[in-house]
Amino acid sequence: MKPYAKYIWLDGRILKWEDAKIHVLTHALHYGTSIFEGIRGYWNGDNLLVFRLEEHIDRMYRSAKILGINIPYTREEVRQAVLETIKANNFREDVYIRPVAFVASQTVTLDIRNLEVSLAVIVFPFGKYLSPNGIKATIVSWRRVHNTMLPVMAKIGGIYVNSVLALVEARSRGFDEALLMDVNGYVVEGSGENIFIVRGGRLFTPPVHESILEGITRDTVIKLSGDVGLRVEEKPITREEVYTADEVFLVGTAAEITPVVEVDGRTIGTGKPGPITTKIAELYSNVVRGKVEKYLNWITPVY
Ligand SMILES: CCC[C@H](NCc1c(COP(=O)(O)O)cnc(C)c1O)C(=O)O
Repeated sequence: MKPYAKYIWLDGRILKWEDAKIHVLTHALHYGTSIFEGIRGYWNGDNLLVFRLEEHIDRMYRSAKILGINIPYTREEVRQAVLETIKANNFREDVYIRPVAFVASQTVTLDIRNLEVSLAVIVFPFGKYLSPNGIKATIVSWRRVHNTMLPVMAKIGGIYVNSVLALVEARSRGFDEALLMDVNGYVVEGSGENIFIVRGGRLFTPPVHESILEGITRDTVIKLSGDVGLRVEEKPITREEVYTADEVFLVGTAAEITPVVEVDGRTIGTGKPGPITTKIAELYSNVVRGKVEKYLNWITPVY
């Protein structure tokens, strides 16, 4: 397999891609005991701008606390590791940044309290994750894990089997993305995104206590909504509200702002990206590339 990058940061060292290896008895490989982040860096022609790096690092530490592992580096060391990894590879294009902290001890015990934790940072070139012109989604049979069963507010590796099963079901049925209901039948998330709907000129998204990841892009859209003359209302969303929405869009670091133009064969609105979705997507694209003065505090330039 062709490496996606020359260098990777692992436990304080910049290693060549082919040398960044772990043992097959690594705890996280067996039990999903890792926490990770997905962060984007945008090339704006003369610098690479990491978007909301601080918020992602903060969530990493929240995820670690929820799982009960200790990241053996300070926030500043993690921040520097991200910037160093990008610089070591001298990336001058859009990139995806994947920090992952994982239980590294070679043991099969389930008691992780005194086990070692490693940190890796992998960065690679990354373009569009889903089509910005609109995707077709389906509500899958796998439910979103309820937060009384697994702490879905944390980005824990093992929980992503839920997302894998959902996306594979959707794709094998010819759809681009999965929408998941929670145990109560509300539509709560995509396999890797938060969901927003527009109905009657109002913008809705499920509340954080509805078994969703506390998305940073979700937070960005909530903060940007005022700029497009709307206020986001947080409420559980039913299947029927999705089907009869004027607009539906999915948001995430990878997905950015992705319009959903069809759900289970029902056309959403005109079947094209709606006006509010388009306005938010355009504003988001300008914000992440450092073109909107008032949001420059969300940008970390690399070079
Ligand atoms: C495979 C996971 C990819 C990852 N998904 C992010 C993600 C989001 C959106 O969160 P944020 O806006 O903070 O990114 C919501 N919900 C889930 C289940 C996610 O995996 C991403 O990088 O977008």
